[in-house]
Amino acid sequence: MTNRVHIICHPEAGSGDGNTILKKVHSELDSFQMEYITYLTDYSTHAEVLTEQLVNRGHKKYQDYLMVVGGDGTLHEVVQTLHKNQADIPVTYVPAGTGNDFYRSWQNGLSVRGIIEIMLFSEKPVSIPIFTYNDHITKRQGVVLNNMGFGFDAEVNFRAQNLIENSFLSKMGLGKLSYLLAVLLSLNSVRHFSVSGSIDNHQFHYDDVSLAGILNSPTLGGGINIDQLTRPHNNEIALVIYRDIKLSVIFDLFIKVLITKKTNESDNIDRYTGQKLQLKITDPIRGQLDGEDIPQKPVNIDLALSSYPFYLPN
Ligand SMILES: Nc1ncnc2c1ncn2[C@@H]1O[C@H](COP(=O)(O)OP(=O)(O)OP(=O)(O)O)[C@@H](O)[C@H]1O
Repeated sequence: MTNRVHIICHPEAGSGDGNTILKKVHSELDSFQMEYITYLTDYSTHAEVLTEQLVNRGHKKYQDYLMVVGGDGTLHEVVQTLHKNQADIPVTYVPAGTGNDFYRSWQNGLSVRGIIEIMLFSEKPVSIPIFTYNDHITKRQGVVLNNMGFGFDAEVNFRAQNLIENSFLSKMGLGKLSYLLAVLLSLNSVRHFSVSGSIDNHQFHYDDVSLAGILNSPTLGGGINIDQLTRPHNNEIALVIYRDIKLSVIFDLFIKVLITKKTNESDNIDRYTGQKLQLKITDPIRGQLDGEDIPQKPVNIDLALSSYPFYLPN
């Protein structure tokens, strides 16, 4: 018999939306007469510690619900820790971040009440594709829920995070605009690096890449779609390579990504799909993992397709 809901919440996610949405979650759970316990994150990586404590307390045995209220970063920390502990506890996600790319892919349009109803009344959770990675440089292993990227998208992500933390945009509740502003600010510092690797049995090598994106979810940065062919249910690893990016093609790419949404018609974007990916970048390059910054370093990483259970619409 399932009884309580354990809520891990980042109260400052989405420039303070976490707190507001948590109150809404509490009032909806009250209306279903559900008991809940809330754990607030006080610092970065605290969600990992809280999840580890829940797993060690035998959360699995009690079959309680586990809910995350926050942004993609907090969701990532929770699922990463569950996966590391081989605890297949189904997760319910209530978005409260700036980007909410997981929500856009899997729950788009659902209200807080709708999300809770799915958790309470679904016959069983839905297993969705995620990726596992093994980073040979940092020796870190983990999961990718939405996407991982190196180069331009990571620069944009890094700048956007700084804008959200430090600028008037977040104070005015315009955090989402930060991503577009960050795209514009990053255009004059586009990096060019070589990328090699293999996807399934296909080898590739590029001398002039500006963005290497490993996609599960089609959007990053709160809805910027760098590859129109990636769909959440594709059940494959998609690698997109933005290559040979010169000033003369930037305007065309800008239109195809942001306006016409036809990246597949660009001569400067290559796309591969498969179940296993190996990626190497010898130059130190900035990365992002589910919207969290990976500081500049060379890349030597293996990824494989995996899955994780969530309460989601069928
Ligand atoms: N109390 C806290 N203080 C500082 N950082 C925190 C705190 N709680 C969590 N974090 C860190 O903040 C990072 C970002 O949080 P989160 O993803 O929840 O919100 P967001 O960045 O607003 O949303 P999104 O990732 O969807 O844009 C997380 O990776 C987490 O490690």
